[in-house]
Amino acid sequence: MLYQFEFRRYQRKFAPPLTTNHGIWEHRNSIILRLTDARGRVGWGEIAPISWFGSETLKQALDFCRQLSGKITSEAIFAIPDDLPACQFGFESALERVGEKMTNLPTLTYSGLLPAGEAAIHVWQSLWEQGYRTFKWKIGVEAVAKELEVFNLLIRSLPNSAKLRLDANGGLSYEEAELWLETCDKFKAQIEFIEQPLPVGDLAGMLRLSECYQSAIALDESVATLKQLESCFQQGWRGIFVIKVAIAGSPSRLRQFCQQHQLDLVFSSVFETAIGRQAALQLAAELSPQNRAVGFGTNHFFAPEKSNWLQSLWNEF
Ligand SMILES: O=C(O)CCC(=O)C1=CC=C[C@@H](O)[C@@H]1C(=O)O
Ligand SMILES: [Mg+2]
Repeated sequence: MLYQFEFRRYQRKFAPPLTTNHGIWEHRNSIILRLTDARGRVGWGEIAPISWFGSETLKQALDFCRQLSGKITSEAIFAIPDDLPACQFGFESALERVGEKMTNLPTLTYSGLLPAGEAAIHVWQSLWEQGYRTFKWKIGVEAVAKELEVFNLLIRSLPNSAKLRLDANGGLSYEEAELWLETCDKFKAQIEFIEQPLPVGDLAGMLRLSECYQSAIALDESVATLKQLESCFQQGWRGIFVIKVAIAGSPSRLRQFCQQHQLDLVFSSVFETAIGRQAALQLAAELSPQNRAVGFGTNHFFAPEKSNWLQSLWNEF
């Protein structure tokens, strides 16, 4: 089946910029795409790469879109190479939605992302009032002694019923990870997990840590693409897998892998727009364990989107 294909670049400003161990992130750039079939039915998709996470770069995704010169078949969509996982997601989710109405989002429990550093102590309350009961805080940004100090203030200010996730983005040394896990073991009831404590290359270290401490460890950057997910599973990881659907690759192959194995999954945003989010959350609703909030409480990192943002994007050319 042949589809007409159009795409537009889209950019949103983080307000304030997002600080993680990877650095400071000022703008979220992605590609919005539209497939149209022979009967004029339309399907929208989003390509939202994060190259430092292991997906293709935005330039590689744009080059791929440009060389299609305005048309693509469903066979070609399922043949998009594995080194373009964000393109696989964007095109395949658009294909799945040709002619479909945007259905309302499934009811899920969301985790609210807190800003790194001390700001977290002043932000969690407004998210709590919006109904969040799970929060994620970035560590590995400032010196570990300073962050442990802030952690002690944060964990004591949170209600006992709140759950806290810590995300190091691979920025801790083995000793710092041990220090954090010892600390978390003292707050077992409130700490849900530590995400990617060690760099991607040190799966052995994270396997060892998961044997020595009670607090759970989640892999994120280590399992960013479906290929990496399968590899960590084959190397014995049975802890938590963070799934960033929009950069993992083909949604149908991801669904197949997750349904084949009983995995402990946490679905996570890549700061996509409502288009990518809709597709990612539909998969999360199918595959997310009941007891895991989805990491899509991120909209407050952007200025609110204009309701007609998609039309104005599409008509601006
Ligand atoms: O997972 C969440 O709760 C929100 C999304 C999130 O934390 C991230 C999205 C993309 C890149 C990173 O900054 C960060 C992460 O590492 O998980
Ligand atoms: Mg993470």
